[in-house]
Amino acid sequence: MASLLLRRRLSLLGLSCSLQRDNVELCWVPWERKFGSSFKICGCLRQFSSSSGAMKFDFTDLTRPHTWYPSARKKKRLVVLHVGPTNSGKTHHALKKLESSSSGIYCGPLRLLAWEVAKRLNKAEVPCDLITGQEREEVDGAKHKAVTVEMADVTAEYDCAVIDEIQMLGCRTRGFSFTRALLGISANELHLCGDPAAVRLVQEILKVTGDNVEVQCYERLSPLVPLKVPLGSFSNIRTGDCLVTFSRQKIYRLKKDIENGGKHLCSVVYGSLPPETRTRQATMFNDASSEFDVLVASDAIGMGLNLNISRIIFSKLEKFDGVEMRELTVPEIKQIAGRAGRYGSKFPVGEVTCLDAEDLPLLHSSLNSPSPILERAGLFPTFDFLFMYSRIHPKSGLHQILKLEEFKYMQK
Ligand SMILES: Nc1ncnc2c1ncn2[C@@H]1O[C@H](COP(=O)(O)OP(=O)(O)OP(=O)(O)O)[C@@H](O)[C@H]1O
Repeated sequence: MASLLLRRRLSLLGLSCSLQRDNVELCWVPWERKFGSSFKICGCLRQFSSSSGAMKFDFTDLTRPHTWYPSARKKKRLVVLHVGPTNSGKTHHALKKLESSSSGIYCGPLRLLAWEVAKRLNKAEVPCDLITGQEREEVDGAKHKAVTVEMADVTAEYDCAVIDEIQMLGCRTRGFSFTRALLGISANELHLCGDPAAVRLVQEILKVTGDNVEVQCYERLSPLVPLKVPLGSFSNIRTGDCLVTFSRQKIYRLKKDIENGGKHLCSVVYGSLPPETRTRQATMFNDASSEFDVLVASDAIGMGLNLNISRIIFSKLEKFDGVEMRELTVPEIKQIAGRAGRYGSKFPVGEVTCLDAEDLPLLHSSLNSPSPILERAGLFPTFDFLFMYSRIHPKSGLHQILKLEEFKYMQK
């Protein structure tokens, strides 16, 4: 109850806060959407007096996150939003810019995506490091890096930067890393690729930065056909199929069911596979000469990956998200379905269906619906901020500090 009240009140500060176990999540609510353009809280830099009487920056003021990144604020960045449906060439165009830049960084949501980009750049003779939470592969003379977004260095300077799947800034658990990269990367050009649902939110967030923002829209490059019939039986599986399910146990059960039919061998891809194994499994499936012609995967394949998939088959349209069983969202269904029939792959036309007929109506309606417009981005202070924060308030926890901030705001 107390945390609900806190969440409601803090949303008046332009921040919404929910306290879960020991974690504090902050979500940035765009000011103008919520309060109209006359609401000015973001325009005031609050200060506090230290015991020596000197005025200093108040690190409990979380309402100006763009000021947390001085290096990026020194630049007037050209920010290009590449938006459109899946498989429309957004990332391809952004990566062309990255390839021709004198230095740069690619930030993706998945280790496999960073790996794919590092491979592409190195092949194009642009030396590129691969840096993820699990590995660091440095290449001699590299001025480019492909990283998972959490590893983005916001202190270095780049000529060009790419943030892929920018709509993830609305994600409850990882969104803050995308917001940090969006506000913090110091680059002359910043290319953002993703769903059109993120455009307004990104434009609003960047209004205060002085960056020049452009939007480029794309159309799907090859058709994606939602099938009217379900797979029904594993005997209908064919080369190039990808079965999508949401637990490791189910992945291996489906692999066994398909291989028991004696016609196909399955590669598997899921989030908790060790990086080298995941890469090897994806490569085996993509290799036309390999016997592993069917893929069984989790939604780890859902973002940006270019695999030789002809047909996506959802085993179910619900998953356990760490808290509860829930239906897949429209963006999740579109993202995963979008892996079929990638432009330039062995299968120029993609198909999508479900294992069971009862799931088809939801699949079809989701593919025909636009993704809901994003209204919130994740936000979390930098570690430096938290460190100084605790110095200013040595006796209070973050929860108490936020409560105090709320109280001070209500007194104004
Ligand atoms: N102009 C082009 N020339 C050659 N290949 C292209 C071109 N545009 C896109 N492709 C290829 O088409 C595939 C899909 O492109 P890309 O990954 O850029 O799409 P996307 O819109 O970013 O997709 P998603 O949102 O699903 O990640 C890739 O294999 C890419 O290399």
